[in-house]
Amino acid sequence: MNKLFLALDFPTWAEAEQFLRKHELEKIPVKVGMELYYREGPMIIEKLKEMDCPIFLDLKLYDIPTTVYRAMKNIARLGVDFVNVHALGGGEMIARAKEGLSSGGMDTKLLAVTLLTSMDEERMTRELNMKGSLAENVVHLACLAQKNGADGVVCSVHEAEQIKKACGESFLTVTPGIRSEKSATHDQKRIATPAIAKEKGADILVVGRTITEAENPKQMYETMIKEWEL
Ligand SMILES: O=c1ccn([C@@H]2O[C@H](COP(=O)(O)O)[C@@H](O)[C@H]2O)c(=O)[nH]1
Repeated sequence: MNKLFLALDFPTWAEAEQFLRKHELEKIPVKVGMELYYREGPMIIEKLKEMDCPIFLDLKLYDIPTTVYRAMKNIARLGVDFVNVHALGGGEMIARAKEGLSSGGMDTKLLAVTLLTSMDEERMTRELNMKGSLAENVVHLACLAQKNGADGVVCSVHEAEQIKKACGESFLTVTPGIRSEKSATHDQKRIATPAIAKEKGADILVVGRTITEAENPKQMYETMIKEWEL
C-alpha cells in the first residue's frame, strides 16, 4: 500500500469541506482526528464517504478492555478503512479492540499507536521513565500489537524498517510527522520527508499542516505524492 492520508485537522466540517473543495482535493484519502470527530460526530464519516474518500478515523482509544471493545463495536458500524488504539493500553485491550471491530464485518483495519511522533527519546526517558531506546520501545509495542491482532502501527518513519524486520512486510507502518525539506516542524519531534519515508519502507504517510498551511496546498500535496511515489 502506498498512500498519503491528509490530516483534516479543522474545527468544523464546514471548514474541512471548504478546504477540500477549494483546493480540488475531494476523493483523496483523509484522516479524521479528535478535533473534527468530537465536534461533528459520525455525520462527518457519512459526508466523507459521499465524497468517496478513504478514511482513517484517528481516535486513539485508550481505556479498559471492555470499554474499548464496546466503543469499537460502535465504530465498526461506520465502515471506515482504519481506526486506532494506543498500544500502551496493553495486549488485552488491543485484542478486545480487534474483537469489537470484527463484529462489524466491514474490514476496518486496526492500527496501534506506538509512541507519539511528538515524543523524543530524552522525554520518553525523563518524563515517562521508560527504559531502553525509543526505537526498542516502539518495536516492542509493534510486536505486542501484532500478537494481539492489530493490522499495523502508527510510528515514525525512523522505526519503520525495524518494525518490518520484526513483524514482517505485511504489517502496516503508518507514519505521521511528515515534513517537506523547508516546512516548520511544529510540535513534532520524529519527522521525515516523503523521500526518506519511501527509502525506509513506510506504507502510509499522514500529512497535516505541511499541506493545510501551505501557500498552495494542492501543489504541496502533489509535490509530496510525487516525492513519495518516485
Ligand atoms: O504519533 C502520532 C499519531 C498521530 N498523529 C496525528 O497525525 C497528524 C499529523 O499532523 P501534522 O500537522 O502533519 O503534524 C495529526 O492529526 C496528529 O494528531 C501524529 O502526529 N503522531
